[in-house]
Amino acid sequence: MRVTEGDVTVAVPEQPDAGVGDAVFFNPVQELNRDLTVAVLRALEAETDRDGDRTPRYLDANAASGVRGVRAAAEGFEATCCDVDPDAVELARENMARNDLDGRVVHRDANALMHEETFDVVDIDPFGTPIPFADAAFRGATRLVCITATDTAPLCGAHFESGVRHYSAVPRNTEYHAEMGMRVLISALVRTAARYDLAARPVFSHATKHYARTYLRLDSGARAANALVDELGHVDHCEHCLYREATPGLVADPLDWCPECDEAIQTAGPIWLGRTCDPAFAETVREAVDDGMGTAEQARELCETVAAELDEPTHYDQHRLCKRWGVGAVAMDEFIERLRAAGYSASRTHYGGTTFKTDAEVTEIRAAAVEED
Ligand SMILES: C[S@@+](CC[C@H](N)C(=O)[O-])C[C@H]1O[C@@H](n2cnc3c(N)ncnc32)[C@H](O)[C@@H]1O
Repeated sequence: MRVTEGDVTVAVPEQPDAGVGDAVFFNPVQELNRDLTVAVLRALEAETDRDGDRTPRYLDANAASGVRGVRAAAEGFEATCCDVDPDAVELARENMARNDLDGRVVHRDANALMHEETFDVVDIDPFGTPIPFADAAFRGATRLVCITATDTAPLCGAHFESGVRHYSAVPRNTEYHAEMGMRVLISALVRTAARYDLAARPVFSHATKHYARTYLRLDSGARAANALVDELGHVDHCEHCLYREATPGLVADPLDWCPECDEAIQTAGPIWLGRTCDPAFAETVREAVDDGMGTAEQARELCETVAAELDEPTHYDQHRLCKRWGVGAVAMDEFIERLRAAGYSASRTHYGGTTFKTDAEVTEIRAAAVEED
């Protein structure tokens, strides 16, 4: 079948029902991910003074149908599509040609390719965890590494052991599980890059449906890498009353008992405690979204919400809190306004329609924003 995304049309196979089988993979649900990738590439170029400089190089490291590479080529990037599956390589070649684009398509293990060549932008979009590609991606990229992870259960602690194995961190299955997953992922990537004296700072990130996506801007030098390692730390979390406390540092010094309710504490980390996006960059990404994109409205809204998110490493869900406390929920705008009127900072988050971030403690949220029945 033919699929049109943005300025390109690609052929993709019908996908088997249960997602298993030999067909070259294509997930229509990831259109938002791909639209935002194009917007990120445009935002990156908008801040670059090329002045006759060479064309920027983009690697679609796990190409499948090649849709990402084809879209990057249509944006003027010197695109390379790479895949180990010969059927994918053939399809990606056809898709480049179908759009009159001369992007390169290679049948290669992406890890080998990223050790041999360099690209301005490397895009990693594998099945499951991206960690097997992380070392090579930081070797092969000079400006930006884009990473998708679809193994959300290990990342958020629902599959604890595989989360620990893949990400060398302790994830916890908290109420803010998608954000926990994002911060475990970024932590592992920041530490991987730091091993090569590279700072990989997340400039745009979103957790959408069943995947996490992050864009990491690279800066070389031990000092820059050290500065990012300093933004790693731990979160102590109480399942019983939802108290949480973030502590910077690689060495955990966990609380044994919750200071609010005396129940046991769970500690997650090292996780990324810093910002998951640069608000100014997110705004440029929003401006780069165009009406020809199938997910334009959703993409713009996501950029706006992400840019306005408070710089706090965890979030709450108003509906869950109200259910837990046996009180009625109110409209989100009113809820946020109540917190602000009480002197706290508060914002919505992109993790869900009823989620919010605040600098208020959980007991303070209840006192400030909840009307007891
Ligand atoms: C999730 S699909 C990619 C989807 C595609 N990027 C898109 O947006 O539609 C993952 C692809 O990675 C490929 N792959 C797996 N291991 C690889 C490796 N070591 N090097 C390059 N590609 C690999 C698979 O063959 C598969 O086509």
